[in-house]
Amino acid sequence: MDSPAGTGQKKPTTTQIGILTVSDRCFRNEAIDESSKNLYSLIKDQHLLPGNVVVTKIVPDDWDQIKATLVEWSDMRRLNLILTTGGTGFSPRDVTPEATKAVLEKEALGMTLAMLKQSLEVTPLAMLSRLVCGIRGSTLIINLPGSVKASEECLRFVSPGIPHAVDLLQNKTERIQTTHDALQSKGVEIPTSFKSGHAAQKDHGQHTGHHHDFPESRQLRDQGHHHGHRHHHEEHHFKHHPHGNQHGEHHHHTHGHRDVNRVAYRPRQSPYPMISVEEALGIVLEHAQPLETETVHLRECLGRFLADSVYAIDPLPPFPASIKDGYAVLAADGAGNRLVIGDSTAGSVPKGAVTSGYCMRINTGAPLPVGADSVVQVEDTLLVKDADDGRTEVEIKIMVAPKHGQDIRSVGSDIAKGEQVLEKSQKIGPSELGILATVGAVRVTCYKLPVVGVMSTGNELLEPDEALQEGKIRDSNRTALIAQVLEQGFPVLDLGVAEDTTEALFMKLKESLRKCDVIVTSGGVSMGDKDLLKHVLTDLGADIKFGRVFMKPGKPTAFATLEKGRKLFFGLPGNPVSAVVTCNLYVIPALNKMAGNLCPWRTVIKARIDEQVHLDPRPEYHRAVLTWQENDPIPKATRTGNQMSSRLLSMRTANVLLVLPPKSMEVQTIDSGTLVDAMVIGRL
Ligand SMILES: Nc1nc2c(c(=O)[nH]1)N[C@H]1C(S)=C(S)[C@@H](COP(=O)(O)OP(=O)(O)OC[C@H]3O[C@@H](n4cnc5c(N)ncnc54)[C@H](O)[C@@H]3O)O[C@H]1N2
Ligand code: MOO
Ligand SMILES: [Mg+2]
Repeated sequence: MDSPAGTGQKKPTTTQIGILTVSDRCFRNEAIDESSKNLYSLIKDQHLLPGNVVVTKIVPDDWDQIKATLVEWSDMRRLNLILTTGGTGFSPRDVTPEATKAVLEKEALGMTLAMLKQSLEVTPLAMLSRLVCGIRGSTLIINLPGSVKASEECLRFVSPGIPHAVDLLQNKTERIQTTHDALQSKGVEIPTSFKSGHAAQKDHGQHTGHHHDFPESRQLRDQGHHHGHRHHHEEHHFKHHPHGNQHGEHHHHTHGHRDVNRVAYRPRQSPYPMISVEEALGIVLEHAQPLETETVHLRECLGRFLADSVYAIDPLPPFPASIKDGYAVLAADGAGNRLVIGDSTAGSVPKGAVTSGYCMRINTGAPLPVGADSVVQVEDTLLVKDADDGRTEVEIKIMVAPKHGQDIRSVGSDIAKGEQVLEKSQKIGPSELGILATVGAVRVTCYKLPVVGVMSTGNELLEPDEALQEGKIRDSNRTALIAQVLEQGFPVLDLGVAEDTTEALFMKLKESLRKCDVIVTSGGVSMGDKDLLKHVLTDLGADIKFGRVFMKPGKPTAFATLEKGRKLFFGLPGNPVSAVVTCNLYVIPALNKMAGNLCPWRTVIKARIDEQVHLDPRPEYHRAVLTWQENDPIPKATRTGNQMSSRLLSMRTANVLLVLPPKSMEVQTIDSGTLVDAMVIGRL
C-alpha cells in the first residue's frame, strides 16, 4: 500500500518523511484521505518542514498494522520523521497512540504538550486528543489528529521543533562533523593537533582537510548546547541551514558516508538501534529466502530439503506378499491335513495354484500363490509325512482367522499406487533416502545449499599452526565457525583473514561475494576505530539491516543483504564465544531456511538450572550441559563455568544455550531448580 510520494530523486541525506493515515474508512475507500494530502502539500509546497515525503500509506485503525508500519518505516526504511494522522481520539477503534507507544523507545512529551497546549487555546475539545510523540532508533514519530484542520494546526504547532529534533536524532558525529565543516567553510581556522599515522598517509596523496583530534574543544562542543560562544555558531549554523537550503540540498551533512579515518570522529554512540533477539531473528529469516532448486542424485542428497513432493508410481508390495515363513492355504479349509504342492520363495514367482486340500510352502516376502488367501506360520503346523515320492503332507493345527489375508501384506498395503511418500520441504535423512530408493526416485529435486564463506578479521590474528608473536593471538573463530557450518551440512569456503583496513576488507568481501551466497565474518563490528566492517559494507552497497542486538554475548552483531537481497552478510562479533553463539542463533537458521527448511528455528526445551544464576542487564545465553537423572523427566542444566564472551572454554562440551531474561527491577537472580529455556546446539 506504500505509494512512494515525491519521487524526485533527492540525495539520500534529505530528511525523509513518511505520512501514515490511520483510518478504517479511508482504508476501505469510503472516504478520501484529505489530511494526508494536506500534510503533504504543507511540506512539499508550503515548506512548512524541510525534507521530502518519501512514502505515504493508509492503514485501518488496526493496532498490528499501525505498529508494523511504524517499525518498518523506522527500522528498515530508517525514515527521519513519521507523521501519523487519525485514530487519536476516544472512539473504540482509536488505537494509534497505543500502537505508537508500543514501538517508541523514548517519548517526546514536549512535542505532545506543544500541540495540546496550543490546540486547547483553539478549542477545549482538544483535551480529547490522546496523541503521542516519541523516538524509535533515529526516527521521530508524531501522532496528529485525523481531521484536516486539526492535523494542520498541530503540525504547525509542533513544526518549529522538528528540524532540530531530527538533527539530534541523526548520529551526533554528523552534528560535530557538520559544525566542524560549517566553521571551516566560514574560514574559521580549526587548530590541527595531530595527524594520525594512517590519516597522514591518506593526506599525503590528496592534501584535503585535516585529521584532527582536539579533545578539549570537542569536549566543549559536546556540551555546546548549554554555554560558550561556540554555541551561537552552532545555533546560528543550524538556524541558517537546518537541513540544507529550501531545495533540500545538503551543504554540510555527510550522512551517508563518514570518513572512517578521522578517528576522533568515530561515533560515540552506535548509530544502530539496539533491537531484540526476536526482531533480529525475524529480520534475518525474512531475508533468508529458499535458493533455486537443482536435481541431485540419490547418493548426494542426504541432509538436503526436498523441493517437490515425491509420489509412488508402483504400489508396495507390488504383489500380495507373505509376512511369515509357513504355508499358503485357503482359509476356508480350516484346520487339518494338506498336501504340499510346491514352494514360493522370495524373488521367485510360484508355479501352480493352491486349491482346497492343498497348500504351498512360502517364505516371508514371497508372493502368495494363486488360489491361496492366507498364510499359516510354520510354528502352527506339524509334519504329517514326507513321502519319498515327494508328496509331503502337513497338518494345519489352527483355525485360520475367518477374515482372509492372515499374515499377508496385500498389494499396496505399505505404499499405495500414486501415494505421496515425501512432502516438499521435507528434510532428507537416511530413512527418507530409503523411501526414495523404494519408489525408484534416484534423481531428486532439492533446494540448492547456500555456499558459505567464513572470514576472520583483525591484525592480531595468527594461523593455528603459527607460534605466538608479540601482541598476536591465534584465530579460533574461523576454525570454529567453519566447523559449525560444516556440521550443519553446508558447503563452506575458507576466506582467510582480512587485516583491519578498509581496502583489505573491501577487496576480500568483493572477491568473496562472487563465490558465496552467505558471508560470515567475525570481529570488527563494535565501536573501535578499527571496526571498519559496517563502513565497508556501506561502500559495497550493502543494506545493513541491523548492527546491534540486545543480547549477551553477541551485542554488536551486524546483518546485511547485498545484491538486492540475494546475498546475506553476517558480521559476527570477534569475541570467540560471541561468534559461536551468534552463529547458532542467526546464521544456522538462515542457512536452513535458504536450503528449503520451513522450520529453521533452533529447538528450545525446558531444563532445570542446578545453581543460582545472576542475571545480566542484557538477555544472556549461558552455555550449559544437559543431563538426565533417572527419576526426573526434566533434564538438569549445568553451566560451563565463567561465561565471559572471550572464554571459548565456556563453549566446551556445551550442548545447550540457556536463554536467560535480562535483569529487571523485580528479578536480579534465578534460583537453583528453576525451569529455564534451553536452546539445543549440540548432541543431547
Ligand atoms: N566501547 C565499546 N567497546 C565494545 C563494545 C561496546 O559496546 N562499546 N562491545 C563489546 C562487545 S559486547 C563485543 S562482543 C566486542 C566485539 O567486538 P568486535 O566485533 O569489534 O571484535 P574485535 O574487536 O575485532 O575482537 C574482539 C575480541 O575478540 C578477539 N578476536 C577477534 N577475532 C578473533 C578470532 N578470529 N579468533 C580469536 N579471537 C578473535 C579480539 O582479539 C578481541 O579480543 O566488542 C566489545 N567492545
Ligand atoms: O556482546 Mo559481547 O558478545 O557480550 O561480548
Ligand atoms: Mg572491535
